[in-house]
Amino acid sequence: MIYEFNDTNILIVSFLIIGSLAAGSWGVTQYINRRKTALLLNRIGQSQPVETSLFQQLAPDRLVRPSPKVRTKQDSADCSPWKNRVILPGSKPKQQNSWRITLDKLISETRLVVKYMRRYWTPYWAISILSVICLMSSSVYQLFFSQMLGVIVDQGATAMTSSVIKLAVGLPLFLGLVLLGERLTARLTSRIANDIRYDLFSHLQVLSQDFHKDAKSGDLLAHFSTDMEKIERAMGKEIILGISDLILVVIIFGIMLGVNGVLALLSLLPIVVMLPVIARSVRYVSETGLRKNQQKALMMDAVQEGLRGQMMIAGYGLQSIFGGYFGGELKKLEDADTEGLFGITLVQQISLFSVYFLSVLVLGVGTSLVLSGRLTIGTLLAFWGFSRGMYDRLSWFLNIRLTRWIEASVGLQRIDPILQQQPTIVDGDEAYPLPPFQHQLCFEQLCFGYDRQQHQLQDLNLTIKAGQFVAFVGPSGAGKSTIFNLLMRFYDVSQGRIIIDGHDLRQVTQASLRKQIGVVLQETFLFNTTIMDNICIVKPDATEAEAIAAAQAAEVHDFILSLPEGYQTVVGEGGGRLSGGQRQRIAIARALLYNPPILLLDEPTSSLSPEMANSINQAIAALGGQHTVILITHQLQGAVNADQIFVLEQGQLVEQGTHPQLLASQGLYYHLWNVQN
Ligand SMILES: Nc1ncnc2c1ncn2[C@@H]1O[C@H](COP(=O)(O)OP(=O)(O)OP(=O)(O)O)[C@@H](O)[C@H]1O
Repeated sequence: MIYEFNDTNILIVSFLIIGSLAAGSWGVTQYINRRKTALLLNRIGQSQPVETSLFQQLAPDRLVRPSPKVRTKQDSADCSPWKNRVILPGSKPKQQNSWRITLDKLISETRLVVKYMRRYWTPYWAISILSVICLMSSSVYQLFFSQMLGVIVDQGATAMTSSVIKLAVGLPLFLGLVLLGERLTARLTSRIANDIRYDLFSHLQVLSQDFHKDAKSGDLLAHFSTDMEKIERAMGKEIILGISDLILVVIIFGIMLGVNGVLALLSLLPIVVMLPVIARSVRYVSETGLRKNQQKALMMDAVQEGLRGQMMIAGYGLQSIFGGYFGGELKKLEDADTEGLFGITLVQQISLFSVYFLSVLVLGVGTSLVLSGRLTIGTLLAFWGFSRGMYDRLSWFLNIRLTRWIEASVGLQRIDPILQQQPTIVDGDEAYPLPPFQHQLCFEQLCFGYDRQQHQLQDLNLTIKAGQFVAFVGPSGAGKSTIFNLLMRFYDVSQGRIIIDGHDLRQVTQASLRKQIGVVLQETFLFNTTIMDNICIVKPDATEAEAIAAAQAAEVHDFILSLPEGYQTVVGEGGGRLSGGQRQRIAIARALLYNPPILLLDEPTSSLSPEMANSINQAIAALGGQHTVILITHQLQGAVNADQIFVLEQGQLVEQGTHPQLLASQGLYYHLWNVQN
């Protein structure tokens, strides 16, 4: 018996297919909701933030866990990727329209991607349009091919030769266009990614110390690696391909409408049914992706901690504890990875199956139309070719582009807050360059606290005359390095002011202030290049003779000459091939070459042997007169020759005077001196 296709049968088949799609969508949505609730409950059950530290591993009993009462809703929401869905134990879950949340989230993520697209694509709009046009060529050829196939089937041998010639001539032309498009897109992708990387890097350089002191280096590095990898893929090629996909879908759909309106409209139905479930899955992927990236950053942080503390870990035999901590981070990454990867597969499979259903629908209905004589076989073949083109484009769009965009939006959600972060120390609109320092630097009723709760420096009043050698001394935690931070204007004073020749530090530009100060830090940083480059980095136009003179003054010249490569010796990462004292002396040479009016030295001899410290101290003392030297040290030996010594205790200036005067007054300085000697 031959089965008869009529309109009623077609309608029944269509409803059956759409019904099964709808049931499938509902099932997947339910799964996603359950999965999310399970994850959420799991996290609440653990009652601990996503971030854990080695400290928690070492001393879990001392871990202070915020009680549900103390933990505010805001806190929970801030640290949770499930933001709006967090349910606190004991509290009644607030009913929210989850579709509204999904929609809001999708809109905000799309806005983010569009914001970055506008910012980074604008300079390259012409090349982007050209790329889109070129990349559409392969699909145009596919359409052309389908049309020729239909013509050959319907018109037979007469149309065959001319159609085949047209197809053969078109082939190299379209291939050339596609290759050109690929080349342009590859360049654009890399350029845009590097533009974002550059902006991020530059922005990190200008952010103030209060940002950097809280930032995790592993997290920051992850922005340049994991996050940027995702952004790079999506922001360049995928956007171009996505745009060309959408344009082609619209064009092909227009052609399909022209061929057979009913069939074309029918082919849209499954997409309409699948859209909500795809929207849900997209949200799931975005949330799990964010968690995955955060966890990856934490893992990288753990690696960094492990590498930096390797000696200490080996020294105390902490390998197994640290291994356990790292293993814990990996386990969390595994969970986050599984969720993230499954989320992506979910979107891909859902979209793939929606495309299959679409194919079945078109094939079924199209065949029935042919059998009922309302469509020729050639037209059905051409329609089938067009619809395959549309399916392919749709499937690529949903499978690849969409998931890549979601991944990119996850990356952007992580780097956007950093790019939005404003430096707390900024030059005012009226800021002017600080004139060369000539007379005196004063602290006037200066108070400072790193946070509002506590002042680390209290009511400091002091004067430093130009050309003087002064020292700030005091017990650990007295506030000596804090003075360094304020003089460099890494932080602004809370009350009072610092003035240089009558100019408040907050009124002058930061660059002009720092140009007048040469620094030597407690932890010297050397770049992984030659000694000569490390010295000259602050003054690129310095002559070799000037660099050598600075090295001689810093008592490091003889040591450098003793190396086989002399000044051309590469010092290794962070100067790791040199001893602490050698690094410190090169840093002093660097500061001397800079030749600023003010030399600010924060514990410059802390890692030197007593003999070396002694000779450096004498070199520093000899600089007084040529420079204003401000030495911050807890080693009183370095302050003996100072014109003025300021003694700090718990953030207050408790004594000041020369070494003999302070010894004579038998106060804190006298006590510290006796302890140290
Ligand atoms: N970035 C910071 N954020 C918050 N508090 C800080 C910060 N840096 C230092 N402190 C606190 O400020 C106080 C003074 O610290 P500071 O480093 O200035 O002391 P110090 O005299 O240089 O000590 P040391 O001789 O041990 O280096 C300390 O109580 C310290 O805990």
